[in-house]
Amino acid sequence: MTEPFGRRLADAVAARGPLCVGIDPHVPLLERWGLPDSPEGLARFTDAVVDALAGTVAVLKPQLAFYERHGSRGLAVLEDAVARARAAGALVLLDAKRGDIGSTMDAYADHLRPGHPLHSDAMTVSPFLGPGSLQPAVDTARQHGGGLFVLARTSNPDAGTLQHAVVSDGVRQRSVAQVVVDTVRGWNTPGWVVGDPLPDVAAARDLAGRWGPTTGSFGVVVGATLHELDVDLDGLGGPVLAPGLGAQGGSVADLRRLFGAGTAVVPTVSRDVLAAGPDPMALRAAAERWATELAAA
Ligand SMILES: O=C(O)c1cc(=O)[nH]c(=O)n1[C@@H]1O[C@H](COP(=O)(O)O)[C@@H](O)[C@H]1O
Repeated sequence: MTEPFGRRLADAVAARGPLCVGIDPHVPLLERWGLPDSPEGLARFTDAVVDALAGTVAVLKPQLAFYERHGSRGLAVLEDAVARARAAGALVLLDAKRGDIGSTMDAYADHLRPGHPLHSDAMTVSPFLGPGSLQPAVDTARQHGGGLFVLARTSNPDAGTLQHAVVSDGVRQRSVAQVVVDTVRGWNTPGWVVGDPLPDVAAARDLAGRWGPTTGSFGVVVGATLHELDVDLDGLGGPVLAPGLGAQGGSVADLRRLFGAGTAVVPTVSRDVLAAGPDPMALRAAAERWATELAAA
């Protein structure tokens, strides 16, 4: 039986530090590397990143969109990369941002099942259809030791248009982002099921304290670009994926400003590291610079 994702993540972070590097082969980067925008170019880019980094960073996060745009040949490139990255000891977080009604969500969650051609350690999901719609993914993750990162406060400038919207459950009013965070806190709390009252923060914090901050397998996405942390992450019991560093303007100082010491943050960087390629030494040095800065913070 595979260890739960949260524990595997905690081990990987202890051994390699918290940095996640995103694999985003977008066209300007391919051009910068002197590669064609084709499945061949995609393969050379992806192989170079995996070869340079899968043995040293805790998490690699391939962005599925860049592979899907090349059809089945693009997906074949990603299948190979996911398997090789995992074999080299990196956890693979598939950036899929899927979300749909339960039966379809069940199929998306197959990415976490052993035997799936893209079998990954964790995936990103979107809660727009309601927290309950993600339950099949939670069940699959629990069954196979996988993890989920749910979009809560994303890094894009107009994210607050929806995520700040205030909703009422008849008892209290919370932002949409807070409903997402509270739901994920529930998933990290044993025995809680959708429909139960959301767990009391103090009880969840107690559990999180007992298990260690990264033990939960369910995390949220909160951008490093936020002006202020406008969701309460207390007692989340799982990791926070923080994108938006480098190319989107976020910095390690922003991480320090936004997240306290008790939060298990997995900072993720794509373009700012990838722009250093294709030289593997330069890629490793770029990742190392972020890792060093994070360690100092
Ligand atoms: O889920 C994500 O990873 C994500 C969430 C978010 O709020 N903002 C965000 O930029 N991302 C992803 O993180 C990566 C950011 O890339 P860079 O801006 O190049 O570091 C892209 O693959 C985005 O899709």
